[in-house]
Amino acid sequence: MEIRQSQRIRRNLKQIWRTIPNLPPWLTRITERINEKSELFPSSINHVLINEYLPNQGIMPHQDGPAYYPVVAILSLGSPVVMDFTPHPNLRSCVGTHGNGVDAKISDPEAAVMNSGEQLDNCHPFSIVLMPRSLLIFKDSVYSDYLHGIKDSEMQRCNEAVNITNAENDGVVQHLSRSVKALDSDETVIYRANTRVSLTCRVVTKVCKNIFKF
Ligand SMILES: O=C(O)CCC(=O)C(=O)O
Ligand SMILES: [Fe+2]
Repeated sequence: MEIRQSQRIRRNLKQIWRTIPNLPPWLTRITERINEKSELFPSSINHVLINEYLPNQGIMPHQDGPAYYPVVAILSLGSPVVMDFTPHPNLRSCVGTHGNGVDAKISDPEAAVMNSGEQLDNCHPFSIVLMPRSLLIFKDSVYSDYLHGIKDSEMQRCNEAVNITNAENDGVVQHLSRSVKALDSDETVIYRANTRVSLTCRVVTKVCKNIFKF
């Protein structure tokens, strides 16, 4: 009885494993397009993480780490959100040798790409408004020398976002008048009224094909 059960489990695992290597066709269409248009990945995108964020949920500042090739493409759907980039605390001097690391190669109505411009010089913190149906690609020094994160907050300040003008033109930001102290300036914010879904596309460089031994 036990032997039959373990055979069944093995058969099921084999079945599951056969289905793992390929991304579903609807997702492959997206990843292939990102790959072809950006020309930034060394091979097909083989890892996509789908995250869902409620309006008050974010992700703590982190680095994506060495398991991935150092290029990330994040497709954003649903609510806009502000992503903050902060220089890694362990790195005092991180002026990139590979350009600024935020790429602006894809231009497509469905893939609004943000260009961080010169604000990355000398490792200043910076933030980007990730707009609905936009694609953010970051790489090189931004991948290795910065942490990226999203605050757990329904209302996010974005006065200094590198793409604030685009965000204003797209109508995703609101202006709040500041209290008494500075009547002449205002606070620019986004309200995350809805859920946000992101597709984070990467290349895992070392894939172990025969992880299950039967
Ligand atoms: O959801 C996002 O926009 C970011 C996700 C992310 O940074 C990650 O999965 O490593
Ligand atoms: Fe990340």
